[in-house]
Amino acid sequence: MTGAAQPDLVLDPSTRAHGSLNLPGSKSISNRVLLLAALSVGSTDIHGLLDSDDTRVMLQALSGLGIGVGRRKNGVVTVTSPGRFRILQANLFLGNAGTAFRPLTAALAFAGGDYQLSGVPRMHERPIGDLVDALRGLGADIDYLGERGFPPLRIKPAMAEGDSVEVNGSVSSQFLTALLLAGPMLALQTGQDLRITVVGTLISKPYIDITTNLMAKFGVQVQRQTDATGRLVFVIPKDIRYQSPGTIHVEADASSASYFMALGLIGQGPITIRGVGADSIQGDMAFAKTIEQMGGRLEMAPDAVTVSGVSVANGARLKAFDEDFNLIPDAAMTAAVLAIYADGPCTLRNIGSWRVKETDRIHAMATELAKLGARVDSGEDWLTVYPIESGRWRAASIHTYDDHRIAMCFSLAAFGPVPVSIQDPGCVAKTFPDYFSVYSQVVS
Ligand SMILES: O=C(O)C1=C[C@@H](OP(=O)(O)O)[C@@H](O)[C@H](O)C1
Ligand SMILES: C=C(OP(=O)(O)O)C(=O)O
Repeated sequence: MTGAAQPDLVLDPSTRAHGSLNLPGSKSISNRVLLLAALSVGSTDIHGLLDSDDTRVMLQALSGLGIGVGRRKNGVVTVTSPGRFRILQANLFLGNAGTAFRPLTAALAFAGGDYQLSGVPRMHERPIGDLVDALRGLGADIDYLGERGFPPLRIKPAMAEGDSVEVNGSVSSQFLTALLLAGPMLALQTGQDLRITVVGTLISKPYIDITTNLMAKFGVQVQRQTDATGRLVFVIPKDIRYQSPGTIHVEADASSASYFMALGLIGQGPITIRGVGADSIQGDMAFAKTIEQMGGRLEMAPDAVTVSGVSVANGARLKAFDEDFNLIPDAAMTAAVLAIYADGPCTLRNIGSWRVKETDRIHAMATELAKLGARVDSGEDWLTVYPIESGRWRAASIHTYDDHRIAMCFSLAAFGPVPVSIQDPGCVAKTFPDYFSVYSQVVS
């Protein structure tokens, strides 16, 4: 996505992390707000929108669909829309942005146009079959242009029919998010309330709360119910259109905050992270509990968090954990690297979704942590990381698999006694282009 790979970034052993920083906007909120603004009539001023690969592909796609997008000098992005997509034929390139690909697939399925959606090669290995099945069940005409169940896709004009649909929630919560976001368009076409029933165990649940929270800000209240067999049901009322709130603020990214919370924990701190705090709507703020359990001290303000901790470079050890990380799969990667400084083996459970993200993250994490000298055991949906004993550390060159989170969380390994090289550090541009410059402001 980011063009030519940059040279490796060598991080020399560090001992201290402290200071304060402003974090860029949330990827999950940014891409939802962009789509919601595009589906609302009128103009929406978006403050704090993330500027990264994932939001750029969403913005380009919306422009390609006839939505007005303007960026002012103060960084405010204005989306102006007639409430629908005026351009009825387009080829959209969506990089490796799940938050663009999945929601746009649903929003375009009944937009009346002929569209092709593609991404980087890895996006074409990330599943989308459960979403396509659900949309087909509602009358969508969608073809796979490559392998069945995966992008790229061709979407042809279709009218929505029916008032209920089932969607599998066990592979990615983004399929349910996509149906929810497109739901009001569908209910308007059919003239009936839309009932979305989740089958399979819903993973990454807090992301659904982000979706319904933001839909409410755009005037659509989703009802949440449980059916007779205990399945989750979401009901979208008919005859309600999205209404722009006029202005909306995007809070900072809680997954990005996890790296700096971790730095405060291992580099003594205090580190103050501004832009996200107790008032956050992002599930990844729950990572603060992991930081506390591992020995960190936290002060939470409504939109900031301060973390202090210990000095692992001087021999302090973090408390080991054995946790289910299904609710926070992205921040969980940060915990996997922190485990190398723990006082015992650390187990991350219920993280099977890692296998189908930017790379197979269980494989990547196991391989790269082992290069540093850690023993790692793994299974289909779990990982156990054994702390690296002193004398066992090895200088390592970390392969990043074009995965922004591998690059960012391995920067935490620089608090060991050996240099760590991060290959292709520019891959952080997916969600946090300035990560390493912000990192160097607080690490010494
Ligand atoms: O809806 C979202 O904004 C996201 C949901 C999660 O994906 P899964 O639901 O596939 O776990 C998360 O990992 C991803 O980074 C963002
Ligand atoms: C899984 C991720 O991204 P995506 O939104 O592309 O699914 C991620 O950012 O960790």
